[in-house]
Amino acid sequence: QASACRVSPTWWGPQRLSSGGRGDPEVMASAQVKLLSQEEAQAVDEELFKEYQFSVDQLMELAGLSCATAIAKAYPPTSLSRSPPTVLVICGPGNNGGDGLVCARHLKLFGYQPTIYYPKRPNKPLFTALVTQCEKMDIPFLGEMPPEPQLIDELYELVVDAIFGFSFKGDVREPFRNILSVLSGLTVPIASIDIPSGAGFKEVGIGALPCFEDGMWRRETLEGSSQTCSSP
Ligand SMILES: NC(=O)C1=CN([C@@H]2O[C@H](COP(=O)(O)OP(=O)(O)OC[C@H]3O[C@@H](n4cnc5c(N)ncnc54)[C@H](O)[C@@H]3O)[C@@H](O)[C@H]2O)[C@@H](O)CC1
Repeated sequence: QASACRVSPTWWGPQRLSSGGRGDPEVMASAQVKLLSQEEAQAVDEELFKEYQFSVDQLMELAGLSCATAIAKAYPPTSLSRSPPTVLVICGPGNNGGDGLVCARHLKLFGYQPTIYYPKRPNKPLFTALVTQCEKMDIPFLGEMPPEPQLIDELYELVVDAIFGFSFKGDVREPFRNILSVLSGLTVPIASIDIPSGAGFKEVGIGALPCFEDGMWRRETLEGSSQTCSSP
């Protein structure tokens, strides 16, 4: 919805409006994208649970697999310079983070070399099982966030942002405030699960969320002018 597109400035920077030549802009811009508002996404979620009787792990597996599939289409391993291509997956404290863990597992099966940073882990069987599955697949977990964006740019070709989904609200609290601020300095592409984490959070903002309208991706700049581009 057009109204859902007009969000406040975020850390989503101009460098991610194009894929740096590595992704396939046609793949990313070809589909007519319908953006759901936070409330709409929550309502779909509730309907799937209550009316359709899906379980959380069922939905999470589908979400993570779909994200890995979308990433593999937009950034095929052959389009990236390393073999296998290195990917940093940053997971948040809720179900969006769970999607990230599942996504990492499938990325590994698709020929990538994922590394996970998962600073706040819920003490629930679903999440501990997902961590175990990643460990069994020899996917490494970082003990701390790389402190400088340049370090991430050097080590990884892509970052997956699985930090916050539709339950994000208010000012970003630590350690995620620092993480988002490091992410704002990256030049490698960031693939966000759901929407870019921190959307609507002004303090680390240097850009604005892109939205898809009239067949074009468009973003409003901080100054209020509008730019079009072929990919988000
Ligand atoms: N609900 C479900 O069953 C499913 C949800 N899915 C994913 O899960 C997301 C929703 O999951 P959740 O409801 O767990 O929510 P989130 O994954 O958005 O995160 C909620 C967590 O973030 C923390 N948080 C919220 N705002 C914060 C802030 N400003 N600073 C620091 N921490 C903050 C909360 O304390 C909570 O721990 C969806 O967007 C989607 O990506 C998928 O896994 C499919 C199934």
